[in-house]
Amino acid sequence: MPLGRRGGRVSALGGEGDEEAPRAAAAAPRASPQQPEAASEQVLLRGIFEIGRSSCDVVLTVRALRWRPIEPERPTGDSKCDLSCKEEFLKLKDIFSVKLKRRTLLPQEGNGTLLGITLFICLKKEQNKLKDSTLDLINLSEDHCDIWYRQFKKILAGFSNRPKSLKILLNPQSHKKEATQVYYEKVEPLLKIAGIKTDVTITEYEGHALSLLKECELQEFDGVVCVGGDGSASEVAHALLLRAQRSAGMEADSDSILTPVRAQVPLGIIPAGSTNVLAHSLHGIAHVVTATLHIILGHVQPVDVCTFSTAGRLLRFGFSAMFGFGGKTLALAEKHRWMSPNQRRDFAVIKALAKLKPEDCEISFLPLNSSPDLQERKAQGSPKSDGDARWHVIQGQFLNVSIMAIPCLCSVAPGGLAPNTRLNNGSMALIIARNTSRPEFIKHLKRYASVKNQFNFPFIETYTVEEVKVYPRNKTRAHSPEEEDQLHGTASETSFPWNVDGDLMEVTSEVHVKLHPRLIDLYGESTEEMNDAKVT
Ligand SMILES: Nc1ncnc2c1ncn2[C@@H]1O[C@H](COP(=O)(O)OP(=O)(O)OP(=O)(O)O)[C@@H](O)[C@H]1O
Repeated sequence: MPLGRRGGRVSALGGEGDEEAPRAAAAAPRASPQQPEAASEQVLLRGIFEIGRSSCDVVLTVRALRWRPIEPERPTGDSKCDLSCKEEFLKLKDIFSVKLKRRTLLPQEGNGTLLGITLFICLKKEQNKLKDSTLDLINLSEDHCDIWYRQFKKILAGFSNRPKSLKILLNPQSHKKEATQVYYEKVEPLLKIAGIKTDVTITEYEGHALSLLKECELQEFDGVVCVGGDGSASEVAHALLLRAQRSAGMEADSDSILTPVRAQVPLGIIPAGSTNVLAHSLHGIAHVVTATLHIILGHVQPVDVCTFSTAGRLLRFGFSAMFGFGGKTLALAEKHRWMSPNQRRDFAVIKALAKLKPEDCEISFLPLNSSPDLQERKAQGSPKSDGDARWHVIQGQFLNVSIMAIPCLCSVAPGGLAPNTRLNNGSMALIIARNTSRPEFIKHLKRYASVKNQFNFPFIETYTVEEVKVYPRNKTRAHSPEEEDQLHGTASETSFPWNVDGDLMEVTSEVHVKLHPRLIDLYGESTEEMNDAKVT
């Protein structure tokens, strides 16, 4: 199996920032000085195995497993031999399990004849996709295999960042109710191979994950994994952060919640919902096996989170929000949960477009790194200040307001709803659509399908910000009784629907959105790193 070759070509398993094998492995025997590999990498073991039907000279170093077919000696300069004898390699950081390979005809037979060692490995495929695979090292000697097997075990045990125990929260209602099947058919078998202990809870109602994470013994787990869509993942992220605040002695309605502490354990997101924006933004692709392998390999990256609060009271933690068209569309879709996910999404978009109406708002925002120079200009009067000279204030009729801490990649916006922001660049994208005609607004929505010029419209404004406050100015909105009924039932007080990570949040007054850089660790590798590795 051609996994990687030394020299010109970059390994299919390649990537930046090679980790050395853990310390335990480094205590193994030293390489004989005549080995060429020993010059750059410490050799742990050397032996002969059959790999892919060729007898190979196999070398295990602190970073990689390297092998080269053993060929009969040929005259020097034989180019055919040079090509076929090229060394192949596998990086140790891409191995996630090792087992002894035995021939057992019947399961009850117990230990069958030893055939060799099987390595379970992660392969990098196109479009940031990861795939699990195996590499068989065939050798019938028990002693030989035992030495190698124990060495691989030592190496794997030394990857301390990899989880050993996970709390799994599974929403059986996500998308077309396939989360349970996705988990038991695709995720659990890989976690088992990797030897990860799991404790699964199938959620029974909205808010179940939140109440469960309030009580459960979190210290027993190295991480929490959510199998579901954006609503579920966001609920679990909110629950983990809320729990961290409580553990740190903070109350949700105190000012201190606006300077929150980090979540205690990383969160993994297995995409099984209808839109999967979070998983897509995290991995560059919404792919179950990719998400699972990132968890198994212990890839984590810190991600920026927003607090949504009103009058100093925390409403929730989240990654992205839409107010106006985006909020109303979700409110309509939620009213029609009995429809299939695609049907209700299309229905809600069409209905919200048919009733397209701007919100009269005041939006104040704190631009990222507002410089003293900028403050001076504000002080001189343009535009209006809300008391603190660093804040910009704009007023008017807005069709949609998006506030996004992550790029929000999805199938309808492959470049992201906020293509210029990153998962942890310490800023949010504020994208404002001012009032315009329906055809112009539709043109803007359609532009998301392309990868450039999404915001090249006179009615769109984009800002890079740290904080935003949205004050709806018309608190007794003059919508028709029909609209009132469709959006909010018979609520006596008018509330404004917000779409926070695909979850409906209804608020009657102003909302303050504040960015908190790198507040939670999510299982995944930064897509920039993945793309850089591909370019390399
Ligand atoms: N057993 C359950 N019954 C009903 N709702 C549930 C249950 N378990 C969880 N929920 C709630 O369902 C909501 C939506 O779920 P989820 O986001 O997983 O699916 P989705 O809406 O199909 O996907 P997406 O958000 O990606 O479009 C979440 O807010 C979650 O709290």
